[in-house]
Amino acid sequence: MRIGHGYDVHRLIKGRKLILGGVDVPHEKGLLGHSDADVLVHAIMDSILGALGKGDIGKAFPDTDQAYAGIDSLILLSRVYGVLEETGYKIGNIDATVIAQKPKLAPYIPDMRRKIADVLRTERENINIKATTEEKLGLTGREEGISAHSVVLLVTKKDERK
Ligand SMILES: Nc1ccn([C@@H]2O[C@H](COP(=O)(O)O)[C@@H](O)[C@H]2O)c(=O)n1
Ligand SMILES: C[C@@]1(CO)OP(=O)(O)OP(=O)(O)OC[C@H]1O
Repeated sequence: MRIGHGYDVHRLIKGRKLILGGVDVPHEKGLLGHSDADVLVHAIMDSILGALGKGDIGKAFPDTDQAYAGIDSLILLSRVYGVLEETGYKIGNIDATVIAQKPKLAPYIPDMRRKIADVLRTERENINIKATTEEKLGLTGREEGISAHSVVLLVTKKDERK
């Protein structure tokens, strides 16, 4: 078994879509980034790369590379899955938290879980996503940005038979 943690934050601005967990969430502001700035998927990718001892998404997908400009982060997640697939490990479970003052994310979480589970070829039950506010404190509380944490447990593929 191997464990990994990922963390990311992106700035909220007007004129951008808010993409979280691959879902287009209606909101008056969206996240700024070189890619679609899907902070949740970024944290999840970093947790998987971390568990594998393979660095982080900045190293895997440099923000100086125009190939990643505006890219759907689920495509990047599928590439991270490709790296995972070449190892003896698979997803055991992921537990992630999105920290956002607004909007209310609960209605969109089932769709996020389904999309992420499909890319990672795992059961939806293995992908838990939570949302919380920081009670109007700090950068998320002031609605300057949204952050996300992810913890992943990778299990050896032979565990499938247990
Ligand atoms: N952006 C968010 C934040 C929170 N939620 C849900 O509301 C519950 C209460 O959040 P607090 O931060 O006030 O404790 C939380 O457990 C989430 O279910 C949400 O949907 N979207
Ligand atoms: C995803 C990448 C690549 O497009 O860019 P951003 O969307 O800016 O995201 P960030 O979390 O800052 O870093 C990883 C990147 O290199």
